[in-house]
Amino acid sequence: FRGLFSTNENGSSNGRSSASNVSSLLTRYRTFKVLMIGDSGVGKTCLTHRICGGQFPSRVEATIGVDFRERLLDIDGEKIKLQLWDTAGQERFRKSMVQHYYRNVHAVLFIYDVICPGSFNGLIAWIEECSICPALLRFLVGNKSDLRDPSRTEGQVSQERAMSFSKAHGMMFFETSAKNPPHSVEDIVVAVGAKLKRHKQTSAAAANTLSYSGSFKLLNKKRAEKDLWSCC
Ligand SMILES: Nc1nc2c(ncn2[C@@H]2O[C@H](COP(=O)(O)OP(=O)(O)OP(=O)(O)O)[C@@H](O)[C@H]2O)c(=O)[nH]1
Repeated sequence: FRGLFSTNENGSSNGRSSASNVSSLLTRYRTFKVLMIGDSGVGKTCLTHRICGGQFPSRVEATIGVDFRERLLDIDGEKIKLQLWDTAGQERFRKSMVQHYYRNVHAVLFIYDVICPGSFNGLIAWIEECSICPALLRFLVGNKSDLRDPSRTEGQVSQERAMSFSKAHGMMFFETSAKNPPHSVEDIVVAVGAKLKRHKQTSAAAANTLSYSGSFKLLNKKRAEKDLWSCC
């Protein structure tokens, strides 16, 4: 792996004191693994930086293997940690890593470049790869919206097209810019955190139901929850 978990650049708020840093270390966070997936150059690394509260990187190199960053969140009083896996888009830098990507993953952000229709067409292959984990929460993110030219229709992925694709594949859709984000990057973070929190609760409830369903074999609750929720 290229990087170990880098310290959260943002934490859950701006400019924390060292006392609050200590208290955040003592706080228990429910951790979710989130994959950033998509063609090389769509902006996975830049978006990961942004989500984790960093600046738009002035220089980026192709990701080799995987990089990690973390983002802490508070969703309705519950502490959540998004563990973002910034994966390599180039086949030669990812091929030995694919099984690590999908182990115990909770959600995937499929990212494309709004001014590169090829990266949008490439999504089908990424979705196919992810189909080994059918229970995943999936989100569609069109990046580089700052480069959109409203006077052109050619050579761009329209929001309508992306929306109907996301509907067809049961995903929530966002368009954003890692370079020049309005609020949309934060919208993505909050939506992913909230969906994960809700999905986890539903899975836990389903696991409980299984435990007491009177089936031949009572399932261990923890195990059932894990089976329903984790992947691979
Ligand atoms: N204008 C603009 N450029 C962006 C944006 N996001 C990323 N870029 C640029 O796109 C290029 C590729 O960005 P990366 O974040 O390295 O792309 P990646 O998907 O991580 O690429 P791989 O690591 O090869 O998979 C860089 O030159 C970035 O500066 C954006 O929102 N707007």
